Amino acid sequence: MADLSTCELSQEELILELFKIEAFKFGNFKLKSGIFSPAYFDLRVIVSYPELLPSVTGYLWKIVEDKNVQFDSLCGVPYTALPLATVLSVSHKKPMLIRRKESKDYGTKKIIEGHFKPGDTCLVVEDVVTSGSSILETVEELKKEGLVVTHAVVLLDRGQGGHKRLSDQGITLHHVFTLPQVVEVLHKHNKLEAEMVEKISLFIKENRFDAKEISSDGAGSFGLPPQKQPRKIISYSERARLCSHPVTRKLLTLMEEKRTNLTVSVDLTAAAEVISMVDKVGPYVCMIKTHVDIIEDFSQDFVRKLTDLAVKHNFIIFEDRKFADIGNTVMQQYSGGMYRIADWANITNAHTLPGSGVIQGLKQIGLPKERGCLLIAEMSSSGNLCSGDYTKETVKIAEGNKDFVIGFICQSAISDDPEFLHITPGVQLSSRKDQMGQNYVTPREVILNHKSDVIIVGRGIIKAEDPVVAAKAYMEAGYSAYMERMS
Ligand SMILES: O=c1ccn([C@@H]2O[C@H](COP(=O)(O)O)[C@@H](O)[C@H]2O)c(=O)[nH]1
Repeated sequence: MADLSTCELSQEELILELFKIEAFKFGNFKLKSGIFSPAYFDLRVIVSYPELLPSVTGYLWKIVEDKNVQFDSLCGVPYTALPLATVLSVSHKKPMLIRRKESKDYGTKKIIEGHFKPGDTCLVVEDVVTSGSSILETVEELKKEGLVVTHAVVLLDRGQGGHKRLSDQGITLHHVFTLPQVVEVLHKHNKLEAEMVEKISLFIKENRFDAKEISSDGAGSFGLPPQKQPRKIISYSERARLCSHPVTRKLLTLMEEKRTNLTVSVDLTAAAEVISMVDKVGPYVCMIKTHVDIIEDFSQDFVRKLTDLAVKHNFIIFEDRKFADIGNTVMQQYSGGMYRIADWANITNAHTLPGSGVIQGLKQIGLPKERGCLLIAEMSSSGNLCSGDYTKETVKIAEGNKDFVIGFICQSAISDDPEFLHITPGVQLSSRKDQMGQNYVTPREVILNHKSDVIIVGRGIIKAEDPVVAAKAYMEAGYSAYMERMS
């Protein structure tokens, strides 16, 4: 029989073996805390690999021994850590306790099974720690029975705040691995592509840690809770989870998935040209912006083709209609006429010049269809009047209509609310102006310096010699500026 008390493999070998049995998975996973993570650790499979158990438990024991942790019994957090606790108990002759997840409705109705005395010390054993809440649930039940818990040991600390949260409750957490350590080993052995490494490292950065609170062992705590963090420093995917509007959630999610913050403004006048251009640039955009009233042969067939492409390439449709009339009129303009914009555009926009009535009118039509509206708070054209108090009042109108207003057309950050999108037109890589007062800034300036979320590019792409090459260049410039802002 294998000696269950030893570390048979080196730590690096153990990480590679755990990867081989798919205990480490990479993709997009929802954690218990509700956060989506590119990395997931699932040690449940370990029960099918008894040859690996001695190394896992060997390292758990080693860390406890190295830190000279003293305890009378140990208890695994149900269910994944139960086999780990059992092996530790048997190989080191330490009594074990079992915590039931639910009490029986017959017999003793106990939650903690096993023999112990009030005042006995208990070590909690866990496979992975994210926020620390699973350990705390077990600690709470142990404490109710009079047990003393001051230490927990875990195979993997994801470094997302669990360490600090536990220490605030008087529990010292000891870990064998941290997530960055695992990623580093897997990358070194060509098991993880650089792109995934980057994604994980971004995730770790975003989902921790006030730098001041990072402990010497690399674990740390979240700083402010995500809801309280200003929009410009939270990732698109994190904001997606904070947003209640379905269009904002969808847009932010697909931006992170497709790694693009590019909107192409397809200002062409023939329906077939628009459709052909959208099909070409679709893979590189988060949103396609239209001005349907410049299309000479607009028809519902055009709408069908456009909406099919939105599904094919996974983008949002934004009709840049710039409504600016009284509520009763915009209601009809939005729902009726030949364009029936509300039927197919996920997003439209409005000037606030008429006051909030324009929003009330649009909302009556848009809300039941789960549409979103952007308010024009600033413009890119020389001499425009959308500035100062007008911009401030526009933000106030948005704040009063968050069920429908999802953000702004603007030139720079005008609100810290993570639910509001900031979308900026007037973007080119080289030109600074056109002949009619349009002003341009670069994608980097928009995203990094002006802290906007999305760039809108029209002629820089649709009039380029090769629109696909241009779309890729703008996508790359916009997204790398976002990554730089997050780093
Ligand atoms: O302030 C604004 C508001 C909207 N736009 C629109 O964006 C595009 C920009 O096109 P380019 O060819 O990139 O100049 C266009 O559809 C405008 O109507 C804007 O430019 N500025």
